[in-house]
Formats: sequence, C-alpha cells, structure tokens
Amino acid sequence: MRRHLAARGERVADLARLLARSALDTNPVPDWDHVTKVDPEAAKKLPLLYPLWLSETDAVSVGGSADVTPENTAAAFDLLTPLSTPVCHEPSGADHVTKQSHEAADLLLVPEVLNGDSEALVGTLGAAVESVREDLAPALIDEKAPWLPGSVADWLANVATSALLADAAFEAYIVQNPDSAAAREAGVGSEDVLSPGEAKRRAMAADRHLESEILYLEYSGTFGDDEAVEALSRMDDALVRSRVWYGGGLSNGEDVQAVREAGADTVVVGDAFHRVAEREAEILQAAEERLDAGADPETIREWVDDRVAPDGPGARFLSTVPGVDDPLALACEYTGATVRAWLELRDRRERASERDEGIPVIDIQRTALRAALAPVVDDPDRLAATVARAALSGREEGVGDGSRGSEQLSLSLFDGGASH
Ligand SMILES: CC(C)=CCC/C(C)=C/CC/C(C)=C/CC/C(C)=C/COP(=O)(O)OP(=O)(O)O
Ligand SMILES: O=P(O)(O)OC[C@@H](O)CO
Repeated sequence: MRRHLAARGERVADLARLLARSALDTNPVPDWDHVTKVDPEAAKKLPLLYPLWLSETDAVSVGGSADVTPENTAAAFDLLTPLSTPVCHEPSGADHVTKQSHEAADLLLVPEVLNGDSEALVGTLGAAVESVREDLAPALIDEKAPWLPGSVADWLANVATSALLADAAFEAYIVQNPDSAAAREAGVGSEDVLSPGEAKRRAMAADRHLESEILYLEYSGTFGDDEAVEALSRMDDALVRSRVWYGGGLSNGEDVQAVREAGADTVVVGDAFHRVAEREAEILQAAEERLDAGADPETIREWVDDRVAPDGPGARFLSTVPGVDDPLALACEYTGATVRAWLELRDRRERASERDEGIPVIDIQRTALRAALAPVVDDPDRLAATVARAALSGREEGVGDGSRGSEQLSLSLFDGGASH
C-alpha cells in the first residue's frame, strides 16, 4: 500500500513537472537539441563549406572567451548570417555588442557565471548595460530618427535598452574546468569547482530567483563525464523553467547520449567543429597535389573516402548531432563536395589571374560551390558569394567592395593555398 501510494505520488510529481515544463513553458529559448559554438578568433577555423556542416545543428552561437574582438565578431557574423540556421551572439566582453552584431544576431545570450568572480556575475554585465544605454541605444535612435528632440530620443534610448535586455536570454553558467580559457576569464579556480549537490543548489537559485533562461553546465575543452552526469541528474528534477545546456569536450555520440539522458536539454559543441577545418586544410593541400582541377566527381569521391576516417574530425563532429544516422557517410559526402568546390575555385582564380584582372572576380553561377550550398539555404547565391569572397580575401584585406576580409576559413585563395 505504501509502495502504491509512493508510486502515485511520483506520477503526480512527474505530471506537475511536465506541466511546469511544457504547458506553462514561458521560456523563449527554443528547446534545441544541438548548438554549435563558433569562436570568432582567427585561430579557430571554419570549414570551407561550413554551411553544410552547420545545416545539421539547430543553432549557432558566436562567442569565445579569449581573443574575441568587435571586429572578428563582425567578420564571423558576415559569414554566418546568410545561413538558414538561427545564429545567437554570446558576448564575453562589454564591447562585443555592436550595432552590427545586434542587427545580425537572432538571439543575444548573456553569460552570468555562478561560481566565478563578481566581475563575471554582474560586473561585465553592468558595464555592458551602461554601454548599451549610453552609447549603442542613442546611436541606433539617432540613426533611425535624427530629427527627434533630445529628450524624446533619450526616453526612447531608455526604452530600447530595456527591450534589448528583455529580449536577451540569460545564461547561468557553472564553469567546471578550471584549466579552460572560460574559467580564467571568469575567475574560476580549482577551489570554485562545485560538487553535484552544490551545482544543483545554485542552479535552483538561478532558475527560480534569477529566472535564467539557460542553466549552462560548462566543462569547456574537456568532457565532464560521471561528475557532469551526476550534476545534470540532480538538476533534472529540480529546475522548472531554465533550459539545461551542457558544453565541453563532446566529440562522440555516446557522450552526447550520456549527458542528454542525464537531463541536458541541449548539447553545445565547439572544438570538435573547429577541428573539422584543421583536418580539411590537410586534405585540401593533398588534393591540390594529387588531383587535377578537372577530376570527375567519382574519382574525387573515391579519393576522399580513403582519407575520411570514422574517428576523424568530420565524422566525430557529426556523431554529436542527435538525428544524424551515418556520420561517416555524411562526412565523406561533405568532404567530397568541399574538395570539388575548392579545386574548381582555385582553377577559376588562376584563370582570372591569367587574364590579369587585378582583383580576381569569380562568377559563382554554375559552380560546384553554389550547387553544394543550394539544398541547405534559402539564398544560395548570397551564401556562395559570401563563401567565395571569404576564400578570396587576404589575411587582412577585403576584396575592394567594402566587405570585411575573413581570416576564418580553413584556407585562402589569396595566398594560393591552405592557410595551415
Ligand atoms: C550586452 C549585454 C547586455 C550583456 C553582456 C554581458 C557580458 C559580456 C557578460 C560576460 C561575462 C563573462 C566575462 C563571462 C565569461 C564566461 C564565458 C562567457 C564563458 C564562455 O566562454 P566559451 O566561449 O564557452 O569558452 P571557450 O572560449 O573556452 O570555449
Ligand atoms: O569547445 P568544447 O569543449 O566543445 O566546449 C563547448 C562549449 O561549452 C564551450 O563553451
């Protein structure tokens, strides 16, 4: 009888939780399964056909804790805004939010670190709110309605600041790898790492008091394993509103499954994505030496299949995406398309140089690049032009049309080869 009652009590509790989490779900952050974090610093490269790989993820988040600047953030947004996938902005410095980032991002993610120094909890946030209220918002109002009287413009800037904060999603971070750049940035030392019970209690405070849209368990660079699973399991029953995100060291399906089963709503993958670009640079360099520009797709495909391994970066990244059934086959397909597109772009660039056109112009119509991108975005012309322009741009310069140069692609046509 007691067992029966206990079972009934559990069912009622489950139902209450379900109601609290679904019917009454007021959290504006979508319940994404998989987010890819793109670090804008130049050392973190993107695969040439990054839109293909990113078409598998539910959302992209632009941000990093070291060497991020307003300029490299803007350059990353230039590459990513033509994607059909939502793109979030996760600033780590007060000056990272600019007019351009504000216009480009679908969602602003605001980190607040629960186990770091007070700078990382509210200090940087305070500086950012001040800069939005006193600089960014007045500049936006002035641009849209320069004729408004000063007092009205000031009132509107106040309203705009509140709107920006109301639309943002706050991330309550628990930073658990003291050896990471994120921990250094947030003042988290080894003594600040939380036990699963402490993590749960701070998560409950963030959920119910701070009303954080996201509770982010962060092991940046290393997999949290049993300790992370334990913390997530404890949080799972305890939170009512926050989405639970896990990030750190994910590069295979088993680890993703473990943290999702423990209660992570969303997994975040960073390094495993950037490693795809590192391997790609090697493959493309080899392709330049071994394959003709006019090699047929079948020959390219066979050549690529010999070089893409089940434990290589492409298959590993894709194995972190729930719903990708055959990561190796997809990695071979995307790498094959990349080799084709790259050999063709190089060929077109060489011909343009032979014609001595000064700044080489590549017509993206009828290219393998455009054909590869067409199935994954709404506007393949714009995206193919963006990718070709980024591949053509030098390390520091644009291509003479006012666009910013990009240092992020795995390789550059400007210096005639892979950048590694
Ligand atoms: C614009 C508004 C309203 C607010 C922004 C307020 C800001 C910038 C808060 C940042 C506070 C801060 C310094 C957080 C540091 C922790 C952090 C952002 C970790 C995430 O870094 P990752 O990019 O995940 O780490 P890795 O670079 O190690 O991958
Ligand atoms: O780079 P990794 O280790 O995948 O970590 C992802 C993310 O949580 C970092 O903020």
